[in-house]
Amino acid sequence: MAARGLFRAVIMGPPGSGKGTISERIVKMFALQHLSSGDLLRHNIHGKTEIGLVAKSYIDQGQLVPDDVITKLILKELNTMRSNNWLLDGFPRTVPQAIALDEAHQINSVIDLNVPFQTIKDRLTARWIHPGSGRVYNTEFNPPKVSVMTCAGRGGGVFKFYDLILT
Ligand SMILES: Nc1nc2c(ncn2[C@@H]2O[C@H](COP(=O)(O)OP(=O)(O)O)[C@@H](O)[C@H]2O)c(=O)[nH]1
Ligand SMILES: Nc1ncnc2c1ncn2[C@@H]1O[C@H](COP(=O)(O)OP(=O)(O)O)[C@@H](O)[C@H]1O
Repeated sequence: MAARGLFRAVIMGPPGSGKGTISERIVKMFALQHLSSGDLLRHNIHGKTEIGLVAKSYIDQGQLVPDDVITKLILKELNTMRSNNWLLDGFPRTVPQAIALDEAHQINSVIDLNVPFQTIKDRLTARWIHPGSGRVYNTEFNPPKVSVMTCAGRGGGVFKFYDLILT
């Protein structure tokens, strides 16, 4: 299905290759809408949707979410972005996902991040995520401004916690 005049791109690469970080810059620079499969899954998990509950059971075990589940979720979301230029991040990750995407949309550009395994290992060791916002940092490449902060706890109390969680 070709969407005339619209720009559709995919960014691919292994976990830790920098998809999220680079996507953030590309979408700002070229005014694209960013759709990240990981963010969408986390949003569903947070909202305790049916798909979120299924996805959580796989993610908690370090497995990929089944192709049919993630494909349905992403294609449904892309349907709401019919008139947008977009950058898809984290999907497709398997051949069946790539075939499903190819059948549904014409992709103009694919960015494949080719990063050496050792570099990925080093980056992931230094990767930190702010749990509240999902922002990704790197203690060497892109350090956060604040490492410890105070905030209101769930029970209304105030407690001090480390702002970032190592992934
Ligand atoms: N040194 C360096 N670190 C990077 C670069 N891009 C991303 N990172 C860091 O590498 C880690 C993984 O990046 P992320 O965007 O989460 O990768 P993703 O899993 O592919 O989405 C994070 O800590 C980033 O801050 C880069 O170009 N250079
Ligand atoms: N296209 C996909 N197919 C299957 N599972 C996915 C897909 N995208 C994301 N997931 C699941 O969500 C998790 C988090 O994804 P993501 O935020 O992209 O992190 P990372 O790229 O660092 O693994 C993955 O480990 C995987 O279990």
